[in-house]
Amino acid sequence: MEHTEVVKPETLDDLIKILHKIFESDSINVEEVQGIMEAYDSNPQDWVKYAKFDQYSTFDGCSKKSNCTWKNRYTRNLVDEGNGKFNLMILCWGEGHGSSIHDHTDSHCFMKLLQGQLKETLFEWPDSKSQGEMVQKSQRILQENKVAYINDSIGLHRVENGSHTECAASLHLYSPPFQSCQTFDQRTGHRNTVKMTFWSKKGERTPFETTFSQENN
Ligand SMILES: N[C@@H](CS(=O)O)C(=O)O
Ligand SMILES: [Fe+2]
Repeated sequence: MEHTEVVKPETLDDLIKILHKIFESDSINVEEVQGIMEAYDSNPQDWVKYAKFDQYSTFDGCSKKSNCTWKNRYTRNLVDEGNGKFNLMILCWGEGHGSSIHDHTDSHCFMKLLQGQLKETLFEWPDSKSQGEMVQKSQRILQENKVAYINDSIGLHRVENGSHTECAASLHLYSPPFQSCQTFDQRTGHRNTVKMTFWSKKGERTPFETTFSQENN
């Protein structure tokens, strides 16, 4: 396979195989990863088995308008451990779910919309000397199949499903993998370190763990 050529992954499994190949190399080409993730056309049949949520409904039930029953916070569901080079996961966002403002622990973060719409708001790192409202840099709506990229030098972000009627699902790739990050209070810039856990791994519920993200701002 030519390195510069973007092959089209037909399935999620196909995408995972290609990602394994790409990540054999020690240097990451952000455009290449973004391109290959974008080239995969989201097909719920490929990924619904990973899309677990924390209430008594199925993703199918949830995809019907006005029938979204994902409660509480978004769930993080591990799909693949990328031979130790990356973590690939599906995040399930119920109506109105959102993350706290957070960093990405010096990793690359790719985020592809599998279903629905998500709003991403970028923030500047707070000035450690002064307290006060955090500075918002930009905001965008991510559409289905599009891939956003962020790392700590770009800034911090918050992701939200603003819809009152529909769930959203996103595919996240983090390299290298990380298990904790910092969250920030929008009004003061104060930070907290939080442990990030998985709601499920490879389609199996992982009990006794709670999902990252708290109700702090
Ligand atoms: N980075 C967050 C999701 S997001 O809001 O970008 C996480 O891994 O839980
Ligand atoms: Fe994030």
